[in-house]
Amino acid sequence: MPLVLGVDSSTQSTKAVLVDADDGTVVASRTAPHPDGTSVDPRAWLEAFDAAAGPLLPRAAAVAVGGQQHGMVALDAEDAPVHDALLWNDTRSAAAAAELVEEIGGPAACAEAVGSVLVASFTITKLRWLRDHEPDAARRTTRVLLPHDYLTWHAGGRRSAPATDRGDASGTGYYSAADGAYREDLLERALGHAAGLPRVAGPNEQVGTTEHGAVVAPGTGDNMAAALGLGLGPGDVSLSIGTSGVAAAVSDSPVVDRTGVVTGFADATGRYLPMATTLNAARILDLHARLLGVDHDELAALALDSVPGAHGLTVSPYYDGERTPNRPDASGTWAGLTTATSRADVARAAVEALLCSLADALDAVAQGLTGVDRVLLIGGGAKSSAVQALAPAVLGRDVVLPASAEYVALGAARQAAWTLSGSAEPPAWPLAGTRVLQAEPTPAVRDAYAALRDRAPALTP
Ligand SMILES: Nc1ncnc2c1ncn2[C@@H]1O[C@H](COP(=O)(O)OP(=O)(O)O)[C@@H](O)[C@H]1O
Ligand SMILES: O=C(CO)[C@@H](O)[C@H](O)COP(=O)(O)O
Repeated sequence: MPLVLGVDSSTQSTKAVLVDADDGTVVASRTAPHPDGTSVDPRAWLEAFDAAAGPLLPRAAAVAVGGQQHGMVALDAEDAPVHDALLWNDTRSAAAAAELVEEIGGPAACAEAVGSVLVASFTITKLRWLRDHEPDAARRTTRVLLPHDYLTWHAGGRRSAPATDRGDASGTGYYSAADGAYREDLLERALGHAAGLPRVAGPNEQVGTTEHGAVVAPGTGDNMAAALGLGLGPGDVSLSIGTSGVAAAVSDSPVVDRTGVVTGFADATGRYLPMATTLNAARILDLHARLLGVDHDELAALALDSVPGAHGLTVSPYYDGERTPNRPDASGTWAGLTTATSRADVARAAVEALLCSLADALDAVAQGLTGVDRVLLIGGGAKSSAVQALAPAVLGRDVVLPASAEYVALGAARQAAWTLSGSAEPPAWPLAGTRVLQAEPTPAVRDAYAALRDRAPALTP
C-alpha cells in the first residue's frame, strides 16, 4: 500500500492529506494558514506548503498540488516574485478585463478564443494591470506561473522545468482549452512583452521528483482537483462553499458561454469543467458571525431559530465586490430591517443569501447540461448545520452531502496515485458516507433575493 500526498493550496490555507493509494483512506493530515488579503507574496504559500506538507512528504511515493485558480505569480530573471500575487478575488483589474475583452473583439470572440469571457479574476487581466500600474515590475517579468505551478515546481526542488496542467491553464485567459494550446499573443498583448510559461503536462504525467525520490504529479486548479476528489460524473454538479462559491460539472465537450456567467474551463482528466463562481461565499457567514459576536455553531443555531425569509430581512451578499453577477465594485446591502429584526434573522438572512447566490450559479451551469441528477455540497461552509438544513429548501431539490473531507486535497492525492500507477484511469476510490438532505422548498426566499439583486443592473462583461 503506497502512500500518496495530496495538497490543497487554496485561498485561506494549505491542507495536506496523506492517503493510501489503494483505497483513498486518509492516514494523516496537516494544515497551515495563508496570509489574509487579496494580494499575497507567493513565497508565503511555499512556507505554508513546507509547514503542512513538509513533514508528510518523506512518507509519500507521489505528491500533487491543487491550487487556488488564476493567481498571478510573476517572476524575474532570478525567479523571484516581481510583485505580490494578485489573487482571483482581487478586483483591481476589472477595468483591464473590460479593456482586454474589447481588444479581443467583444465577449463572444473572447469566449471563443479562451473559453471564457474575461473578468477581473483571470490571470491575464492582472498582467495588464501590472503593465499599467507597476511598469517596472512588468518589465522585469520573465516568467508567469499559477499558484499550483509555483508549488509543484517547489515540490520537485526546481530540478525540472516548471509545468502546469490544462485545467489550471484554462483559467489564465491565455490558454484555449478547446484547442489545447497557449495564446501567447494574448499574454504578450496584456503584459507588453513575451514571458516564459510552464509546459502543459498530460493529466497523469510525471513532472518532477522530490528530494526523497517521490513522483511529482502535474497538479491542477483547486476546483478541478475537487471534481477529481469527488469523482464527479455526468449528471453531477458540485457546489463548493469555500472563500468562493462554485458550481461545477464535468463535460465531454468544451463549453462556450458568451454571456460570461459560465467559464469554459478544462478538468484534470482530459474533459471540461464548466463552472460559475461567486466571489463571496463562506466569508458571508464569517462576517455575520463576527457582527453577531458568535462562532459558526452559534450562528447556525441562531439561523435555524428564525423562519424562511428571516421576517423580511434580505441580504445582497456582494460584500467584497462580486463576479456572478459581474459587479466588481459592489458592496453588501441589507434590505427589510425593522425594529423587530432579531439576531436570529440576521443569521438566517446570511445563510439564505449565501444559498441564493449559489442557486444562481447552479442554475447557470445547469442550463448547459442535459439534466442534473445530483447536487453535491462541499467546502468549509458546508460544515454549517444551518447550510445543510436550508440548502435543499432554498435550492428546491435534494442535496447530497458527502462525508466532511478535504476534497481538493483528496483529488490531488488521487491524481498523485494515478501518476504513480501509470494506469489509463484514476484509481476508483469510493465516495463513502454520503447523506441526502431534504426539505420543503421555499421559493419565496429566492424571489426576495432576486428582487434585491436586480435592483442594480449587472455590468455587461
Ligand atoms: N462550521 C462552519 N460553518 C460555517 N463556515 C465554516 C465552518 N467551518 C469553516 N467554515 C468557513 O469555511 C471557510 C474555509 O473553507 P475552505 O473550503 O477551506 O476555503 P478555501 O478553500 O477558500 O481556503 C472559512 O471562511 C471558514 O470560516
Ligand atoms: O476563482 C475561482 C474559480 O474560478 C476560485 O474558485 C478560486 O479557485 C479559489 O477557490 P477557493 O479558495 O474558494 O476554493
